[in-house]
Amino acid sequence: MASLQVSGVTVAFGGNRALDGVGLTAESGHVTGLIGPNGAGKSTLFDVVSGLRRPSSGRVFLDGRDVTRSRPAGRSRHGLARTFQRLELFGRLSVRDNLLVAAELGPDRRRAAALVDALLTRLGLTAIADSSPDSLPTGVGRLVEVGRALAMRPKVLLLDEPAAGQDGEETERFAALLRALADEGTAVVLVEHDMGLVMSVCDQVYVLDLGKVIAVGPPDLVRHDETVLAAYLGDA
Ligand SMILES: Nc1ncnc2c1ncn2[C@@H]1O[C@H](COP(=O)(O)OP(=O)(O)OP(=O)(O)O)[C@@H](O)[C@H]1O
Repeated sequence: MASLQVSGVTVAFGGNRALDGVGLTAESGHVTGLIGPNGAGKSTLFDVVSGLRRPSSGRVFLDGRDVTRSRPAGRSRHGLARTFQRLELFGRLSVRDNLLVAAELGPDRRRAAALVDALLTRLGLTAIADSSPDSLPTGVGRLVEVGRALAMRPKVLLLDEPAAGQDGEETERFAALLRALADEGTAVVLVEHDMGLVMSVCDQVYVLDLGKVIAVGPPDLVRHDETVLAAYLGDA
């Protein structure tokens, strides 16, 4: 059974259909890419999946359960966590406490402190655990957001441009982390403009353009798809 299934999702802002009958499936153990030119509808789809925006039609299932009408908190109890394109960290809390708040909402709250320490180590954030996220470069801040999402021990992890602001070496380490998370059974959904990262790490890639899925498949197929190339050239 798919960890995340979205079917027929439509969202309109006035006359503009940001999403138009979108379907997407993300499996446990896979990294699923979601790409498309600016304004294609990627963040809006994440908002629908995480319960921040109600679609005018369509359904969202987590582990086979219909959560279309559930609130965001209910969806996180069913194993969903996400990061945001614009950082949404608590600036007054330390990096460690940002993760701790999330871990205490997760399924293993009695082991929250140990879980957070392990995550800080895994993400290479131990040295800055006591810093305020506001003092960090954006790339590191994004990693803290990933850590906060992971502290909830998600089954489905939505990442919105997590590698923006990372240099080449950081992106390589991040790719290895995503593969490891998938190997541990997480369904990872990745919105990312870094095509090198998407193509190297994803099992399956969905391409959105103007609110519609215009291609789905393994990276090698999608990158040579003429409709996809045309959509990106139109964006240039
Ligand atoms: N709150 C809103 N009100 C009105 N229109 C919106 C709103 N949010 C998004 N849109 C529009 O919906 C469409 C999809 O936007 P969305 O942010 O989901 O695209 P995206 O693929 O995430 O883009 P980017 O890669 O630039 O982040 C765009 O046309 C955008 O202008």
